[in-house]
Amino acid sequence: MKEADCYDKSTNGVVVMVEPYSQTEQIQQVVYRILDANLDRAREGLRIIEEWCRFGLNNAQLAAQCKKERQEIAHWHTAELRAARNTPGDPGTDLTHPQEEQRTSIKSLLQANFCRVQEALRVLEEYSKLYNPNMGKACKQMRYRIYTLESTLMGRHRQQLLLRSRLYLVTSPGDKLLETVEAALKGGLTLVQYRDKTADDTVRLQQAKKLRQLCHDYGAIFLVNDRLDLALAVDADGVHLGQQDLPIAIARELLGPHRLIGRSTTKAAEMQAAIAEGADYVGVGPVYETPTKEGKAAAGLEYVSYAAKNCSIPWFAIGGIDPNNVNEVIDAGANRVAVVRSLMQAEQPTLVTQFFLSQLISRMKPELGMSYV
Ligand SMILES: Cc1ncc(COP(=O)(O)OP(=O)(O)O)c(N)n1
Ligand SMILES: Cc1nc(C(=O)O)sc1CCOP(=O)(O)O
Ligand SMILES: [Mg+2]
Repeated sequence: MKEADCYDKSTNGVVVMVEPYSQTEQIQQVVYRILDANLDRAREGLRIIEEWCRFGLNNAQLAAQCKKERQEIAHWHTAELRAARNTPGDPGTDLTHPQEEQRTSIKSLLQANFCRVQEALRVLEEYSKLYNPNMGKACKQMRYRIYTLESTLMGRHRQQLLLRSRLYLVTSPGDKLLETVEAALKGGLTLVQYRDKTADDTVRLQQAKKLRQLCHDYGAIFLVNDRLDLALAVDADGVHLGQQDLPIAIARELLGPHRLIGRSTTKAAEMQAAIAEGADYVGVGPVYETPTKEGKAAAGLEYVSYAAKNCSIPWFAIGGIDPNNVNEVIDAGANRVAVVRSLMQAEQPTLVTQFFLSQLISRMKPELGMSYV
């Protein structure tokens, strides 16, 4: 083969291969380059995920798991594969997607890197069949372990965000639904529940999809009230269930271990049952009677004080809470509150969100009842 035959315009004239390599050897070198590049991609993606496990989640076990996977990748990254590297001749090094340049949240950064690792492992799985079938099998096993790691890590990420969330917006229907939620997100809101007791399912589905996207763009948790099917359909972060809704055990079975389940409670026995059944958080209320939940008697500030002393999971005081009485609720022991009208009917939801958050954060008390803080 003459040198000119190997001229490749896409590499700006960098000669890929010259004599004395046979065609078989040339293909082998290409396979080696693919394996080398994808071993690097998988390792780099894992390192990015590992840093979040270590510094973001403080989770030594998850960080160690990432490290172990990186070591396995290093084991397969042999000298002959590294020797095939030809970075200047790689037309793919300049190719980036606009989304790679900008991530809107830790969640999207993590998801993008999980995707990168899984794609790289899939490529390795296929091409290593031409190199070392055992490596192919190992990459397949690793890809499954990475799927499990992703769902565990995303679950932890949700839990952590829930723990940090001080204000919870439960939506009500209206023309300005998305606009209002976005304004509150701009004010620092990190937890949203879609609640619409009357709309058709077609409308609910459409709205829930849009809200989920919006919340995730802002790095906030998105939950669906009552409807497990809708939560699953839009890939929500979980559901909120009242005493008359599905049992937590059934919801857990359908949602899996990593999505969030919230439960409404009005008294101590309901709270203790919700904790025992595995709820991730509870609603504590109604603190005051409210037209949003007409006919439900107030549980009062005494129940808020009970929660402050006895609730071992995150809890949100709810019902009739507004900027004028929120300090009374905080004084009774609440560090987290949930509201409907105060934000959905606010003229300036961003400012109201900021006000609630400033009060809740500056007057926060130690979480006596919490079992894991
Ligand atoms: C955070 C939070 N707490 C309580 C409720 C009320 O749930 P439920 O009793 O099921 O009543 P509906 O909201 O379904 O009318 C809630 N939604 N969110
Ligand atoms: C949806 C809901 N659940 C409650 C409970 O106590 O379980 S109170 C409530 C409505 C809260 O609305 P607002 O902030 O407008 O008073
Ligand atoms: Mg309900």
